[in-house]
Parts: sequence; C-alpha cells; structure tokens
Amino acid sequence: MSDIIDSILSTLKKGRIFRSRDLLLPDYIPEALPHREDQIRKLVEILAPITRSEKPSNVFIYGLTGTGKTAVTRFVLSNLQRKFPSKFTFIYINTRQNDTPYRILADVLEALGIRVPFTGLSTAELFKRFVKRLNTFQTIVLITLDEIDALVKKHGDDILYRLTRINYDLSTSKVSVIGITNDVKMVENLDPRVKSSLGEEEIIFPPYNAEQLEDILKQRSKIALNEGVISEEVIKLCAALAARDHGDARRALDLLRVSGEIAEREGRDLITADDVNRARIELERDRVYEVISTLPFHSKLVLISIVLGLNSNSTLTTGEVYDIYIKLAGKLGVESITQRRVSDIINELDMVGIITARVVNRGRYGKTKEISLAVSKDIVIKSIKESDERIGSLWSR
Ligand SMILES: Nc1ncnc2c1ncn2[C@@H]1O[C@H](COP(=O)(O)OP(=O)(O)OP(=O)(O)O)[C@@H](O)[C@H]1O
Repeated sequence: MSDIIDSILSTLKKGRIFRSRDLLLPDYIPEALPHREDQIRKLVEILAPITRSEKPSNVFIYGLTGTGKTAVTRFVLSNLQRKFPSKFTFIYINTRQNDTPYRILADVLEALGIRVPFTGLSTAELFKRFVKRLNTFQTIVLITLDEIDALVKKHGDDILYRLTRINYDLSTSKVSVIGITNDVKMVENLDPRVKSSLGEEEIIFPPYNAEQLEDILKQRSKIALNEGVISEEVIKLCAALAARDHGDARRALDLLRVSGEIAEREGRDLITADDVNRARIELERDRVYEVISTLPFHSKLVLISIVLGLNSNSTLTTGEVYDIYIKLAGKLGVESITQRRVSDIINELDMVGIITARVVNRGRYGKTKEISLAVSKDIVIKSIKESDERIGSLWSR
C-alpha cells in the first residue's frame, strides 16, 4: 500500500507547473493590487485620522463578490498597522464564519485582551464589558466586519446598531466600524439609523473587466507559476471567462489554479486552453454541489421531487412538483409545507441557476410554470445524498 502512496507522491513531486500554489489561494494578500488604486487611496484618506490618534468615520464597503474588497481592506490596514503600530488596534471578523452576535463580541473582547466563556453570558453583558474595557483602552479600535449580509440575514442588524453607537457610552470616541458586503440589496433593508451611521463614508468596488483581470492574473502567475508554463493567450482566456461572469478576480484566480492542477496531475509542463475549459467545468460542478448541499431541508426535498418527476416527464408544472413533494414528505414522515411555499422555493432555485422555471400561458387554463433542471441530475443527487441523511435514506428503501 505504501508503495502506491510513494509512487503517487513521486509523480506529484515531478510537477512542473507551480512555483508556489498557495499564492493562488484566496487568503493570500498580494503586495500590489492593480486597478484598485482609487479604492486604496479613498480608504487611506478615510482612515488617516488614526495617524493623529483620532477616530476615523465608519465605512461601508460594497461591491460584487471577488472585486477585491477584503484584499484591499486587509492590505490597507496591515500597512497602516506596520507604519503606526501604537496608534490603533485592528480587529478583523468574518461574520459568515463567526455568525452570532455573541461570537462577534467575544472575538472583539478577546482581541482587546479580555477572555470570554464560549457561551453563557448575555450579549448585553458582553457589551457592558466591552464599554468598560474601552474606557481604559489607549488606542483607537478599528473593527472590520466582513460579509455582514450573512450576519444580518440570520440575526438582524441590532449588533451593527449597537457597535456604531458605542462611542456614545464612552468618555472619548474611539471605535470605528468598517462593514463589508457583496449584497447591495441588503443595504437598502438596513435600519435607516444603521445605514446612515455605518455609511458615513462609502466605497464602491466595481467589477473588473477582462483587461484588468488579465493584469491581475499576469502579476499573480509570475510569482505562483514557473516560468514559461502559461502563454498570454491562456491567461487571456481565464480573464475573459471570469469577466463574462461578473468580473470576479477570485474566479479568475481559481480558473488559473485549477487549470494548473489539471496540467500538473497529468505530468505536463504547459497549461493549455483545454485545461482552462476543463477547469471551468470542474469549478462549476463544485459551485453547484456547494449551493445544493447548503440548501435548507425542504428546498432539497423540492429539488429531489423535480429530479424524480423529470424521470418520466420532460418538464413539470408546480402542481406536479408539489404532488411528488407531498409523497416524499409522507414517506419521510415530515410535516409538509404549503404549495405556495413550494412555489417560492421553485423561484429561489431558478434564481441560483439550478433549475429553469419558464412561465407559459395556457390560454383559458391560465398561466403555469414549466420546470426543468439547469444542471446535471447526477450532481444534484450526489450533493443531496451526501449532505442530508434523511433524504439520502430514500435511496436505500
Ligand atoms: N486588484 C487585485 N489584484 C490582485 N489580486 C486581487 C485583486 N482583487 C482581488 N484579488 C484577489 O481576488 C481574490 C478575491 O478577492 P477578495 O476576497 O478581496 O474579494 P471580495 O470582494 O472581498 O469578495 P467577497 O465579497 O466574495 O468576499 C483574492 O484572492 C484576492 O487576492
């Protein structure tokens, strides 16, 4: 057995593609961020008061996914921290990972040197300890909350409200909040008081175009790939594919990395256009798998009802999906949801691109939807089976 492992490892070692694959992973912050000079300048200008030990305005940063919001924020803050280490304390929290008000406050307190039990205290108590600590704290505190849409969707915007108001409880103003989101619609739904205090300053990150993505990829491939393993045409192709989506640098870098992995796996020392196309399919499959596996239970059940219904029909109506759904819910012994809710779920699945639901007019029978799958049936089944034991048990009956 260990022979097999040795031989696999030795073929991997022969890889000629990557100088350092890690430099293509999303958490690596490069030393230069092309095409983000305006956003860097604006953020530095907004934060400049910290150099005089004054509290900067709160900042709201928004733009679509992969437009460099996190990279720019971390880049600016770590550089300022290096230059002015004694002027401010910088706390970065991704609120998708730490997604409860309790966890966020506990992280903030811990960054200020106060240990907090994992659970057990009320958030009001944590706030009280935070205020007490701040009143004796020497420097400005900059709290960056990334992906705040995730937090607001689950827990509302109360914690944002309280964090942006905390200076009122202090003898001197010293907390600034930088909120980052890729959900522009969420901003509209915030409490107007949160919107105005968080949005004292705003920075918008537009999507990158194909030429800009090309520059980003060129810069990164110089440090992450060996010389001569990729041509300009292939870089152009990665950039063009990512620009077609919505100018997402993460996607462009993922395409480059996965293309390189495919070439390396096959022992080649050149990344080809065909590798990029294969990488695109692999990444799309991963995205679909991920989206499906994180759907709520009833959405999965509706989706699997569609898959089963399509075994005998080329398209389905909402009523037909609902009939199958009711049978499956009965088989699993779970309480079913209403047809109206199932219809909403069908719209949501359409919006994330897993199914297509076309409204057709059937004359005097009124309007109905024609539902079909927009992704491979196998990936839907695999993702649901592996992410939900209850629904998965339908296959073993
Ligand atoms: N101008 C740039 N130059 C070099 N790399 C960049 C640039 N912009 C983004 N990137 C890279 O693209 C990836 C995604 O960027 P980042 O995480 O900052 O996006 P984001 O806007 O915060 O996305 P999300 O909203 O999904 O979190 C990271 O690997 C980052 O290093």
